[in-house]
Amino acid sequence: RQYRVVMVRHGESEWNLQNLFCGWYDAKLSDIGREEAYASAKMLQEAGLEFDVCHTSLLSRANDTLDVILREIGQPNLPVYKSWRLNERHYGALTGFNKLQTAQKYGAEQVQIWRRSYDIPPPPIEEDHKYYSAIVNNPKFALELSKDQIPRTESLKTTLQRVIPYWEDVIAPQIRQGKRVLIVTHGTSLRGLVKHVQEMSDEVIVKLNLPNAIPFYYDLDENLQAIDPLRFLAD
Ligand SMILES: CC(=O)Oc1ccccc1S(=O)(=O)Nc1cc2c(c(O)c1O)C(=O)c1ccccc1C2=O
Repeated sequence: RQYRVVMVRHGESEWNLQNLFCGWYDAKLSDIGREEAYASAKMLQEAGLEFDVCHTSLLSRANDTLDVILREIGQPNLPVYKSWRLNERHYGALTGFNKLQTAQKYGAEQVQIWRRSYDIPPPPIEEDHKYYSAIVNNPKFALELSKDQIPRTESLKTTLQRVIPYWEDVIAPQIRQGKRVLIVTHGTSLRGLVKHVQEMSDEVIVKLNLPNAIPFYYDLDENLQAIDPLRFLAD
């Protein structure tokens, strides 16, 4: 193998617990989520994995998962890169909705269409939405984005279109320099990275659901393409 990259989806958030669309809302890790983060650190330690640099989003559930991991693997001072580009997909007006509310408001058929679609975004979040202000006024996003640059909704396609350039422009050069990279982020942004290095079809990637806080890794060839399909660290 030429290179290895390790990826982890954040631990369960308080909104995952209630099966709410979370997206860009900054939900915290649940108690279970913190336990999961701790367990993922132990899996990384068991596997003897060490890192030179790590990447995460601007959302607390990923940042806090990473903090637990770095502390537990004994690398608390690892350089950390944070970017909006690794944020979870933005679910627009569906933010904060559960399954029932979504079906009640938009109908089961529309849900099925959205669920399977690659480039149909949910309706945008509007100013009168309960969570509009919490998202648009989040000071963490202001580090990189002006208010009108903050998306109001995202399709899977537009999400991948902002994730992949981050891989190409920031992460890939570090891997080519021989840096051991850890990425702790979200389900949909990870799907973007998986699709990019493993050449997955749109149909398959739409169905891929990554478990919370189970690290997985790729061995990459000289073109940073996966030599084998993703492998989870058995716990
Ligand atoms: C497992 C679960 O309860 O998922 C939820 C959670 C909240 C609302 C709806 C559901 S659901 O049961 O209809 N399943 C469900 C529903 C959806 C999605 C999805 O991946 C999914 O699994 C999407 O990706 C998705 C993406 C963009 C707009 C709507 C949906 C959507 O409506």
